[in-house]
Amino acid sequence: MHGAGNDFVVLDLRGGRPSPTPELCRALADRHTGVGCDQILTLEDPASPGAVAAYGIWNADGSASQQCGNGARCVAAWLVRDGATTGDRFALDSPAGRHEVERLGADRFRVGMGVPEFRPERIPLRAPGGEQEAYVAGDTALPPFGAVSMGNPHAVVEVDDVGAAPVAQVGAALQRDGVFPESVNVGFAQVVARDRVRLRVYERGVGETLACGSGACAAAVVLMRRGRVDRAVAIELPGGTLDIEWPADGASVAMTGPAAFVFEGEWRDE
Ligand SMILES: N[C@@H](CCC[C@H](N)C(=O)O)C(=O)O
Repeated sequence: MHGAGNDFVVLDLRGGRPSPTPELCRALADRHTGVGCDQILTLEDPASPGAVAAYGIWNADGSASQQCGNGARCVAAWLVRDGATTGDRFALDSPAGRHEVERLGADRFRVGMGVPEFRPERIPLRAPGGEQEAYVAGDTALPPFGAVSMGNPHAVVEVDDVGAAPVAQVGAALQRDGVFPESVNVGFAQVVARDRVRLRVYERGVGETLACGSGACAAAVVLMRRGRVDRAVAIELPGGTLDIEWPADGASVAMTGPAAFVFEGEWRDE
């Protein structure tokens, strides 16, 4: 499946089937010898009363994550197609907590992504504030960035021209730098208008992606707190556009976007 180009292998493990090992995740995600994907999503039995299902998230390098915005929409689309839910509003459990989901059309979903967390120790970020000045890490000059947890850690760098941004170089340097002890997803955001932002994301455990849902939320809330954009903003990623709303500080962020099926198959572990 994919959500705005962020692609997934979805494993239906409901009924108590075991989670994939990191080795299996890496094998599935390999774009030459496997299926190829940014993340593996595992569909699991619900963790909280009233939820339709739960899901787990593994990056292409086999590491686990807590949050995946594009993945949440794909899991929702799977469950609707499956008949696991017939209503247009339902709840899903992720490692980051419960998400309220609204189906807006055949392949379009709005997901409650939770309240952003700016306290450094909760991101986690080893720095006194969520806004960080420029500094040099090893041989790389790091630009100023804002930091936030959307359930997973994000750094947001504002740039004048996202097409020319040093995404891989600065993204990898920030991930290596010990300031984010659990590594970080790094977004490069260009404000085009008060309701429009262009974004590229260098993801933890993956590299540059075509889209990152939690990264779109992170960029939106960092820019909203700075007063750079309105409380509802279209985030244009290389693979598509996500609509992000954050009505007020302390409120939950809503993310709206597409979810698509690509193909189904059977993995033979030979
Ligand atoms: N693509 C995702 C985020 C996936 C997890 C991330 N790489 C991490 O390690 O936190 C999204 O759409 O949010």
